[in-house]
Amino acid sequence: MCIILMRKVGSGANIDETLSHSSTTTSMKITGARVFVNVTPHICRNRSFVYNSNVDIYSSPALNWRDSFSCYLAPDTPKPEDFPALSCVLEMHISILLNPHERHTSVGEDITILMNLGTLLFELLSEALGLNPNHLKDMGCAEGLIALCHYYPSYPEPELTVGTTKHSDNDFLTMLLQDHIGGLQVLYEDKWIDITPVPGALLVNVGDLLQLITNDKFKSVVHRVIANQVGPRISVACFFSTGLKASSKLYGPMKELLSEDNPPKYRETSVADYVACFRAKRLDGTSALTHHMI
Ligand SMILES: O=C(O)CCC(=O)C(=O)O
Ligand SMILES: [Fe+2]
Repeated sequence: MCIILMRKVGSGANIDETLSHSSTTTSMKITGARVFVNVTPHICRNRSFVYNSNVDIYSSPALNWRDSFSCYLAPDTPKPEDFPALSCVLEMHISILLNPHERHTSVGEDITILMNLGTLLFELLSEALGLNPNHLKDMGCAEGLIALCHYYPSYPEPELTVGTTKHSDNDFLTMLLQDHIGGLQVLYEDKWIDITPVPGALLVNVGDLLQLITNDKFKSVVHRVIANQVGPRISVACFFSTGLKASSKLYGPMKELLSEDNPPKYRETSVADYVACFRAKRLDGTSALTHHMI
């Protein structure tokens, strides 16, 4: 099952409706719990794998109670010799099971499946915009894929901390796999709504860059993860963006969507500059999009 979360333009949107109407068949599971225990210097030396814990320790109003591990999956797919270490270190199998026999797929196969699924979603989103199905893909939205694997330990007094502070993602589209623990919330009409884990569901949310190029037609979702007395909780967020290579290509509101009544709301930016702006302000709860408004 694939659930698409996006803020609807205008009022009157019903989040339950959005959840129940946007499903397709795919099932998956996350196994494994002790994610970061075995992070080896070998893995951390590889520039495609980056471990971090509280990157904003001195600037954040609250520490994020989690460890994270990022890994570039495309376009520079990790080498097959890195796969065993990768699965072993994460002790996690992103098994997207496309057949009823729950066949375990390899990391390489998982990446292909994720890329294919992402491409399909970009085709559907292009059509929803009244454009050629290849439009968003041709713009490079599905060129790169970065996985961010989170490990949230349990915490005895969860109200004193937070798992991941309020933010929207700095990519085009995010596919999130979460285990059964829960804690993810989205901001909807000024209220935090629990995104209860649905077994076998992959959550998809619109990122800031898709909001920017669609001139607010699709809106990114503000979300956070609260800390939990139970745990650990594990999630894997896969971000579609233009990839590791800093490209000077500029992205702005798509000309096809603009009119006199719908003038551009944002100035053009490269993905690298957008991400730099996002990082500079950290996860402080404000949107990097506001820095790009005309
Ligand atoms: O752990 C989660 O459920 C969400 C993580 C997240 O929002 C992110 O990595 O951007
Ligand atoms: Fe996020």
